[in-house]
Amino acid sequence: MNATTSPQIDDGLKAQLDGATPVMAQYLEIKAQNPDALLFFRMGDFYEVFFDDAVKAAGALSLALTKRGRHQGEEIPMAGVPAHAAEAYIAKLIRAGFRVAVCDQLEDPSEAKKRGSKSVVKRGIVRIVTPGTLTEDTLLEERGANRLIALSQRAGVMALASLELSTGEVECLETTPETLGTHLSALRPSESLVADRLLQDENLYALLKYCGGVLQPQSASLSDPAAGEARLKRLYGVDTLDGFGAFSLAEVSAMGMLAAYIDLTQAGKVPVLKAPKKTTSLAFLAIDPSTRQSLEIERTQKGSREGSLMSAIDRTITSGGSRLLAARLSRPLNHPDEINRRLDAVQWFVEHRGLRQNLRDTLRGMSDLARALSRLGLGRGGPRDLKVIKDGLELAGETIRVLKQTDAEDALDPRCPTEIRSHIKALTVSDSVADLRFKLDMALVEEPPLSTRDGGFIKAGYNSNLNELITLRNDSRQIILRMESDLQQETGLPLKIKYNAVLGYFIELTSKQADSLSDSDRQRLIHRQTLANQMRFSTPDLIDMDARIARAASDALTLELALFEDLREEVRRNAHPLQDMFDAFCALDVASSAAEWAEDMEATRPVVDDSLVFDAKAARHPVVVAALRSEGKPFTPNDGCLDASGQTGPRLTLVTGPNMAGKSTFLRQNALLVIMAQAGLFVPAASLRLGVVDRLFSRVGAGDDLAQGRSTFMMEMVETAAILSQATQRSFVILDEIGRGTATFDGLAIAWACAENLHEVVRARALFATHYHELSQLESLLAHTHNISMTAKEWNGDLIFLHEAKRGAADRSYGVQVAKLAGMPPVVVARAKDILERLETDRSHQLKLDDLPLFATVQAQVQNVAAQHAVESDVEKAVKAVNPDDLSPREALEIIYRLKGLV
Ligand SMILES: Nc1ncnc2c1ncn2[C@@H]1O[C@H](COP(=O)(O)OP(=O)(O)OP(=O)(O)O)[C@@H](O)[C@H]1O
Repeated sequence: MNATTSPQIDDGLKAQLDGATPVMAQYLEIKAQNPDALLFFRMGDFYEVFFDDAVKAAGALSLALTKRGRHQGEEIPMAGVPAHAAEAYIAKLIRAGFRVAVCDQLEDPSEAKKRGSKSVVKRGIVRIVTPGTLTEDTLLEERGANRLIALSQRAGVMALASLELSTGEVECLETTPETLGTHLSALRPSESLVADRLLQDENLYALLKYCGGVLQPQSASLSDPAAGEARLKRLYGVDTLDGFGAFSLAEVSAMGMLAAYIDLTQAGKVPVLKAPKKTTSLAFLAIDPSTRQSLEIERTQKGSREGSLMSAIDRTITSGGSRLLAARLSRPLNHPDEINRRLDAVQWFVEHRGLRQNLRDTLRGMSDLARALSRLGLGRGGPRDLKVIKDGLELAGETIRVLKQTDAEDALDPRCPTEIRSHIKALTVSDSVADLRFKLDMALVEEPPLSTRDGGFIKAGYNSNLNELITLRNDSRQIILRMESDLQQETGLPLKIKYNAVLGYFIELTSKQADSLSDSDRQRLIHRQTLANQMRFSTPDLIDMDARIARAASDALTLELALFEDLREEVRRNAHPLQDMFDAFCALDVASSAAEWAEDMEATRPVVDDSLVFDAKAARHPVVVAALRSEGKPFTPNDGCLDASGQTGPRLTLVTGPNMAGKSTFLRQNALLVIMAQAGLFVPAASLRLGVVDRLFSRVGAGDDLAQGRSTFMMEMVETAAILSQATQRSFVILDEIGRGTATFDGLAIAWACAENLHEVVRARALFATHYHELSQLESLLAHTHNISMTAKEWNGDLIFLHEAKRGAADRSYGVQVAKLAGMPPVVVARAKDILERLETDRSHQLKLDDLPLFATVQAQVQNVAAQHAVESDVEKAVKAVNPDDLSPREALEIIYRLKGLV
């Protein structure tokens, strides 16, 4: 896209252009084409921002807001940032929610001058920076993915396409409004392109607002499938999309929206993209947004990485590996074969410890190849990105050597799993890639600069022309020194040859020396400048040399840039094998780091099959166990057994037990085992047999502000309703304290009905934690229901949590003891005990308030407790005032008597 000329100027713009200076007219035209983005307008060494944009940018970036001339009688507000530092400013604006259109000078100002002194330098948009289309390391989260998605609906089918520009992944799938949330929350897009029409649906809008990142409404023309197909063909440089698979109209429309946005934001530059991957909802374990949030998979409920499942188990070395692990945890698989293939690779690294360590040591040298490749593909990478590719290629060879040296020298162990074999294949370079590696090796200096701007990244010896130019440039000092000494000899004067940017090289004499010049010398020298105490001259030889040196420097830079372009083009030609290679590195990193974690946590390989069984022995919560371990505290492992068919275990398990006994931890730990196993990871348990789960549901803890205006109880009911209507027999459900947010009998009734429905209608594997002990009767009423309780015991009036899951229902809640542990005022604890005793003796629950002698009891207790506090604090005060080191034995004895008197 080139914004230097506008085909049609609408009336509004025409009015604006009236009386504008040529540069301002150019600015206004370009701005009119990008009304929704802040326009960074390049002027020399600065990006300037004008009018309203200037006010917004100055506010967001804390820049000084200045004025530049007038337009239509008003002063023009302006702010500016130095071009070399623009990236940091843009990053800040993107984080503040803006889009930034970067408008550069497309020609050298000298070119413009040739067209006439008043002509304006050509300018055009080179890129629109938006949250979902970032490629720079400074703008991207190192270990997080950054996705742009598009949502479209055609002929009653809804499709979601996603793109990660920084790694070239493109994916699409068909979805429904009901399952959209599970996909959105797994992909966590930074930016969503959504057809206007769809945003009119209130529920869809609320969902997209909640987990769709920045929303960009798209007009109907952008979601037209025919236009989309044409754009996609252009983007991929193909005549037909058939080679990628069969896509529905909705999918083509969604991917076409992505293509249009890339075309717009990248100003026509074509990124290196992988072939679009068609997937289906059925390929993944479905986890809806609230389940995902409550299980704290990638982030905790408060939004931090620390404390999440991801942070507890992530031992990856590379940022790409970490992103892949996060992606696998976000979207665990559904097919036992695929899961087992991943598990084979982890097991291989568990069993080959030495190999694993060597691999991990090798991977430490790895940089973010995919992102470097993407930048180079879009023409904005620099020499350091080439170095990343070069290093990656070297590591590929090294990695293959490491992987092959397992048990046999040089040959691959025949037992090596398919997954690892395919990685080795991807790391094995073709002739063309080997050629590229050789060239990069020959061409690049050891530590190339980030940008091409100043040159200096091509190794001496790579190109003979460049060598000559560089020699001339580098030898210029010697040549000039020689000229200087020749001139000194010829004139007999101690003159100097100096350099400045305006005059170039010149001969400098003091005024006195100049006066003593001979006539012949005076004729030879060309006068350049007279200063207070100096005179500056040149000679034809010096002028010639100056020009040659200057030309050599600029020719060297031009040649270096051309060589860079050649290398970049060659990298681009090899983009696909390089992407495959990067994927192999990431997968190897994930498998070996999963093995590292498994060894450390004594995790085991789950048995994943098609059954409806969940049978965990001595399982632990991966996050809580790590947290307790860091405090030196033990974690009590627990078994968990469910079978939806009811054959080998209960379908529904009711979990009771005191507060703080570990009910929620137990529920979550079992759900997390499902996620980890289906992500292809080992699990923190002595063993686990898992029949694959199609959907995981969790209703744990307080609801969130998914849709504002719903109370916690309302949220709880909405989520529970969704579980009961969407879960299948293959699903896994954990429900924590359903119904507690309302009156006791309503709550109990709701909990009872939900438990019955889960067992009888949904028939999913379910864990149901509750404080309603009445529910434990269900064990005798429903065929496949068990009670278990998290145990605690009272000792010397205190409560000790054993955190052990035992068959049978809990006998009581110990809520009052927990309140005491929590530091509830003693008077309240004593009063609660009293009330509890009365409630328990009156089983009919007919106790009236009159039966509780309210004031008499409370007052007596208050006095009692207050008196205790008073005495204690006097004694405390007296003890605090004593410094034992200052006391004689006699004084100590006196203090003891005094204290005794206080008690
Ligand atoms: N198996 C275990 N081994 C050791 N400590 C545990 C175990 N399970 C839980 N805990 C500890 O007990 C604390 C309370 O656990 P949790 O929140 O699961 O209890 P709860 O029964 O759900 O409580 P409430 O009914 O009040 O919600 C946890 O923060 C954890 O530190």
